Amino acid sequence: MAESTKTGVDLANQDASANGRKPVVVVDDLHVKYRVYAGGKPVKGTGRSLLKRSGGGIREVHALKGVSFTAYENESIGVIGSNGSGKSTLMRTLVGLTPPSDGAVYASSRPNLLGVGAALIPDLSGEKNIQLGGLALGFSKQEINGLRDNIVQFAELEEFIDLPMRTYSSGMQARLKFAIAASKQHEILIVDEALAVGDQRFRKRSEARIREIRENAGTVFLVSHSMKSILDTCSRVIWINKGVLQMDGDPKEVVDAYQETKK
Ligand SMILES: Nc1ncnc2c1ncn2[C@@H]1O[C@H](COP(=O)(O)OP(=O)(O)OP(=O)(O)O)[C@@H](O)[C@H]1O
Repeated sequence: MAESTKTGVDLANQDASANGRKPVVVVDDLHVKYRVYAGGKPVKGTGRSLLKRSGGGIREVHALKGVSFTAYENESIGVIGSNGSGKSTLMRTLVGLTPPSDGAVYASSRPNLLGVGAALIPDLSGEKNIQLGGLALGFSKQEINGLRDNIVQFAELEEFIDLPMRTYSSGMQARLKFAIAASKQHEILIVDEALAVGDQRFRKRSEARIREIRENAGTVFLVSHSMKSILDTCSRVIWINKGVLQMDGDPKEVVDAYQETKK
């Protein structure tokens, strides 16, 4: 269990505004600071508010500055914001890959990052990679055999499944990875830009699968720069701006406010 995400906590008492809904993730005044070795002399005139010199060549990047929110069961939460605003940092902290410098994340079960990419081997066939990816998700060999046909069909790789994965196009690889990862019913699932890959039709089917995961009592976080994906998939949107939670609420209202600042 990662230290930074505390699971098994009684979250029901954490938020008075729950209205009977079950909270699954509570982010409480979360701060994340990275210490970066800038190398050599300090760079003059960068003047960026995120950067603070803390002596020598070490710089501190205060990537999240007191973010708080509660996520409930069945929600599909879009996370938007400009490049470098802290979205991936927030997601990495939710899954326990990046420790908070201050504050905490409480979760009813461990959030999963959609992706089995790291477990797959390009020289092996799609077939073998389904087994590898399945094992990485914690399935037994028998369970993987049961899921195999659905995964191949979802990825639409029937004709190619015995070929080495390195011979697939990037879209085909992305479909296989998504199909493997989405074969599991995740309780709390984090999808970071995965839908941007693959073609339009596959994106639609991925979105439908995400909705299905949600309907089966899952909670999904979707980080994306595609406002269309966000509006098509999400029931709530969080906008992170320079490490601060700028807005949290109805997808259209938040997306409109965000796009207004881009004009
Ligand atoms: N491992 C790291 N070490 C040092 N600084 C980092 C690290 N990861 C992120 N940062 C810094 O933290 C800030 C937030 O980055 P983050 O990747 O969370 O943003 P983002 O909103 O996901 O951006 P993008 O939309 O470009 O993916 C940035 O200033 C970035 O440079």
